[in-house]
Amino acid sequence: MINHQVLLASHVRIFSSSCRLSGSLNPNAAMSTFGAVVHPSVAEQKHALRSRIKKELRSLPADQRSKEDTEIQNFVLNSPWFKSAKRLCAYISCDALREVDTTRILSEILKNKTPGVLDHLDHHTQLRKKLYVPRVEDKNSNMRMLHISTTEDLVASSMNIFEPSPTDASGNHREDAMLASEPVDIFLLPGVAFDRQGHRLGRGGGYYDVFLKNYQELAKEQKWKQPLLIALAYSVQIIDENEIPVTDNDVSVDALVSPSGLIPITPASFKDM
Ligand SMILES: Nc1nc2c(c(=O)[nH]1)N(C=O)[C@@H](CNc1ccc(C(=O)N[C@@H](CCC(=O)O)C(=O)O)cc1)CN2
Ligand SMILES: Nc1ncnc2c1ncn2[C@@H]1O[C@H](COP(=O)(O)OP(=O)(O)OP(=O)(O)O)[C@@H](O)[C@H]1O
Repeated sequence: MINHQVLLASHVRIFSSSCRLSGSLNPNAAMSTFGAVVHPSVAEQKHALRSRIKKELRSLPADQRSKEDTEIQNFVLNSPWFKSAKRLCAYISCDALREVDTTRILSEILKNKTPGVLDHLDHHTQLRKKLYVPRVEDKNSNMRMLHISTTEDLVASSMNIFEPSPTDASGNHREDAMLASEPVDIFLLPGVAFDRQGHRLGRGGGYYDVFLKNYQELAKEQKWKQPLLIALAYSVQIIDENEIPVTDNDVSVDALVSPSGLIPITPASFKDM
């Protein structure tokens, strides 16, 4: 007898065990020419979902997007957890990628900062917030979070996203959040799609998943409080439960900030936000 599973395995994965979208509930399931129910792999499902949400984001009217940018940023800026955070990792939003704007949040964190000046005092007295932003190091999902004190520290990357140069204007290496002596309190995360269970679909590089897993391990080793992982999401990016395919590598978030406010997910978000 012909083994249909073996015949099809090179093309599509059947009854993928790592995929939550199994059985007849999977909207992506299709009938094979042999009559078996075939399921796309998790990677294929993620790709399809990314395409769908990116298309919806592109068709979002500019005034609606701008209104949501304002609401999300206002909410963050007025939140006690943002006000009390001393060290934050945030993304530099890219308009062409239709990411939730972080410009005002970044300005607030960096306000009154003159490069170099008071950096020493900051470290010891924590008068001001410290900002770390992503820098992609290679195509193997390696990313660092480097300290910046002004947006002048940023240059456009090959991916057309602003990133810090590895050294500052004086030629000194920027502080790497993974090597810092004090913990990051909050990560503000980008993504393509999110659900109310905390699942996050990124752009497919694995950069954040790898970084966050390593950072959570570091915090555990150092006996630090785990950082709060907060994703910023336009309304169309918040989708139904079970729509986001999940693997063991995917790091879940603690809360979402949507245009209508906070969506707390984990016990940490209820306690600390
Ligand atoms: N603002 C921002 N910075 C970030 C990320 C991010 O998602 N947003 N990253 C998070 O990982 C890392 C960079 N990774 C990136 C991964 C993909 C694309 C990108 O342009 N993707 C296109 C599709 C490209 C393709 O398919 O070939 C897209 O999503 O439309 C950009 C950055 C670090 N910095
Ligand atoms: N912790 C990890 N260790 C090794 N590889 C990983 C890890 N996390 C993700 N990857 C790999 O990275 C690639 C992209 O993963 P995935 O599609 O889940 O990324 P994403 O969540 O969209 O991206 P990002 O995390 O950058 O936002 C996959 O090949 C995945 O196996």
